Amino acid sequence: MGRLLPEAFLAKMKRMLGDDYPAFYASYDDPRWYGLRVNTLKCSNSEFLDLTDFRLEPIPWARTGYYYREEDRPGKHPHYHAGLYYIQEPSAMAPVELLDVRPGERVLDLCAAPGGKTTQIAAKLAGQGLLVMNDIHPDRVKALVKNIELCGVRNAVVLNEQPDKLQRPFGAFFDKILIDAPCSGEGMFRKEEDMAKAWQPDWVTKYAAMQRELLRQAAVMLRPGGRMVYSTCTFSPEENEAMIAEFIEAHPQFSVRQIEAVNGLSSGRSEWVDLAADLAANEAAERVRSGNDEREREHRLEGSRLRRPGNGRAGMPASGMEKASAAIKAQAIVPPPSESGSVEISDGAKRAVEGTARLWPHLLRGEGHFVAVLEHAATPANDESGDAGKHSELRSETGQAKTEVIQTGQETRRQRGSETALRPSVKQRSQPAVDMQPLYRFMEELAPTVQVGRLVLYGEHAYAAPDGLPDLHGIRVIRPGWYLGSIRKQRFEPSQALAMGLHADDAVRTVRLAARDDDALRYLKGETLDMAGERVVRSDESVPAKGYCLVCVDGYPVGWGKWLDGMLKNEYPAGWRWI
Ligand SMILES: C[S@@+](CC[C@H](N)C(=O)[O-])C[C@H]1O[C@@H](n2cnc3c(N)ncnc32)[C@H](O)[C@@H]1O
Repeated sequence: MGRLLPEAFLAKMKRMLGDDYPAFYASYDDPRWYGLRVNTLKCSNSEFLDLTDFRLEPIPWARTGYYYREEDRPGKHPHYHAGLYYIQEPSAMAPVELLDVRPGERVLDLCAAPGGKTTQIAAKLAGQGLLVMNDIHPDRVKALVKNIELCGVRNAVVLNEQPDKLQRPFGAFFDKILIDAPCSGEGMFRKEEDMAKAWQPDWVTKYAAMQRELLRQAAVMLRPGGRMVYSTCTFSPEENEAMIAEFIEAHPQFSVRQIEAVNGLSSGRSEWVDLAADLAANEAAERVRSGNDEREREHRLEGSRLRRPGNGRAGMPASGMEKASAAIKAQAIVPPPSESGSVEISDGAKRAVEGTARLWPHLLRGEGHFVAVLEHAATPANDESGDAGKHSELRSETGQAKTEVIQTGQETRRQRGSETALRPSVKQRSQPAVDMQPLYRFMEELAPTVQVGRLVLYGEHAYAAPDGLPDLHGIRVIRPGWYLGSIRKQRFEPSQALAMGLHADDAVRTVRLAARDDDALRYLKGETLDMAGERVVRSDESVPAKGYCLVCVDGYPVGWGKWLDGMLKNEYPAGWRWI
């Protein structure tokens, strides 16, 4: 595969790695490593190991991570549909391990989609505390929502917002923040050959500009004493060591916490900060040179077009206008030189990056990652946030179970369909317009021990909002909490997310299927099942067999069914089915 890699990339890696380069290059001919992470919101490591037939080996840097063999195909297994694990590239599991999330904390995942690391954070929170997930890309947010539902995450809010807009509600709010930054993706080349083909040397500069902004924006939202992890899946020092050195230089209230170089992890290298400056300068010179060439080429092209009669508007040919506008757009994300790489970096900041970590594909069994752990000083020294501490009292703002209902006004046009945007524009804490009784009745009858806490209604959709959330007025909220279902015409329809957030023992009426039985597969394919009433498991005899049942595979919920007269009607959503 090495020969498919861009030459400019290889030349850069050679300069960076020196004697290590041959081993790095040779790693492209090694097989890929496949990983899954046990979802401890559903089951413990040992419960999963007892249940599964996959041949697994522990991933040394991730407590719940395992290598699997490609032929075991865990993406095609009923246990995947039960959310018992998440398929995740092994080195991508390191950043969240280093974020050191504890149950009860407030955590922000700023670039969360499609959800690998965020579901790992959710598992570490163990259902306690608050997880705010954000991503700027609307389509990727849809995948994120599906993944958190599959994993049974209950205490998360999903946003689709520009990070700088989050600073108003969330100034100095979070205990932990993850910035799994968009990057030039050089660590993905072995996994996705198309990435290697598409890669351009100037991606590094463009992504570095975004990363610089994301770090700056995130820093404002971390509480004094909090911890932030910055990670990428790329190798370029401009996006890694140099980015962190520059951040530390500009934010004296932060320090780099040393990551131990164990389990195959290597330390970041201070000399790569200077190398990055050199590479950035070369890249900028190259850009100017190719820009000049391009302008000259266009100039000649336009000249020849303009000489032809009837071509172009107002003397400018259409293609020239399009190219000009594309060039302007491209420039918009390249920062001016004073903001990129030309900041004077002190020796102290350079030395600090030796505390960061590299996961190299030639030194461990993973595709590659960079991780930096950044800690905010415990006192708000040199604090940038005008809102520091403003929301700390919100931690205890808890509504009584099933009593405090926040309704927002009418459903917006964009809201229809489960993954579309919700705008919390109007809030009323009095007299809900939608009668909540059908929801209360359903929960009391089917899952009487489950406390859903503070309810939020968007139109007819009901959510259980996590505690401690500040006012999100003006923020694009995709999910204000655990989606419970909808109330239409005095009837409650439970959501798939509700089923996935429950445990089998929560429900008084269940149908228990085994992964190896045909019925499990038929259910996951959306088929109606013939089923004698005795197969409906009821918590006691007073519970009728008729009605909604929580369908479980090997004891773990996969969705809803409705039992009536010897049949289990399938309520498994079309978009989730086994194909
Ligand atoms: C490396 S991916 C994140 C992967 C994710 N953490 C996971 O583990 O599944 C980077 C993400 O950043 C998002 N992104 C890019 N620019 C952003 C911005 N300015 N603010 C928030 N998210 C952004 C992209 O849409 C992309 O989903």
